Amino acid sequence: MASPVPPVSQVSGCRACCVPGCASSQLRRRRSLKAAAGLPAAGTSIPRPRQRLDGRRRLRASPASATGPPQLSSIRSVVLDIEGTTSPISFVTDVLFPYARDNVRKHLDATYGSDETNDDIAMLRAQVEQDLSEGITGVVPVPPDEAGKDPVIDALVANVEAMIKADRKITSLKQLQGHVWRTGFESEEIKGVVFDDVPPALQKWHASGIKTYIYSSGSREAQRLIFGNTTYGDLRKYLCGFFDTTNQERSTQLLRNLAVGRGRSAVADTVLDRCVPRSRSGKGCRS
Ligand SMILES: CSCCC(=O)C(=O)COP(=O)(O)O
Repeated sequence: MASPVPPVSQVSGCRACCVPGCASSQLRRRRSLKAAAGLPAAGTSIPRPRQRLDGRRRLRASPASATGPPQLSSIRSVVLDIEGTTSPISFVTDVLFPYARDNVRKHLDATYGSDETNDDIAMLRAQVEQDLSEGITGVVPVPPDEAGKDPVIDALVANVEAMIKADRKITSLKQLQGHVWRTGFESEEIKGVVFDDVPPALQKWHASGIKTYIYSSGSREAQRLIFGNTTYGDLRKYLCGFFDTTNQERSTQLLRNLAVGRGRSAVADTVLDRCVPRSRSGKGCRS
């Protein structure tokens, strides 16, 4: 007999929800590509975050459906988000965000003129232009490059601080944050924090052939940093890929593919970063 799925609530603080109906809760929680994908359909489980303001999760298991929890054998893939699901909210708000806020100036100063930072700045400029046109508070115009490095960085830092304070889930901010966090992970100033029942659940799902994916507003690069450098070690070996908010239309299609069981096309696509080379990906990540 197939063993029952470990209650997803023990992994994510959510219900195991391989049932129609949890899609609407996702829609309510965040108007994102995950919800836009119309997920879940049979075979894909998207645990529902049940966040508490103190960042702790309720561990009480909830019935997944009227007929009881789904069996492992009936699940092909699981999509998890990070904040409040795999990781405490406090890890994001009290560790990651302050690190980005406190180190963004240093990062921009040290990398100014590099291709990566030029790209980050171009995206931020575009966002700032849009924000100014929409009258968003806290937005500071970014002077042209000719004004010199310092005034440009001053304006960028002011905008980034305001964006972090407002907890904006915008791609330009998330991309830059990922680059700032990279330094923190490399120096081991930051370690990825996951709830203690996450590693065994990921391991069990992987061993059962279930493909687990991460979807977060944080950049895919940042997601890989977190799961590659947790206090439990590198968990990427249990993960099949990462979704973020870039190219939402494509990502939505990939999530739809997962929901209807066409995982092969999903994991082969560049929008969905593979965390480990295919040859090392293990059976749970083969499509
Ligand atoms: C890549 S982890 C950083 C998380 C983050 O920046 C964030 O805003 C939380 O996003 P989520 O979509 O996982 O709630």
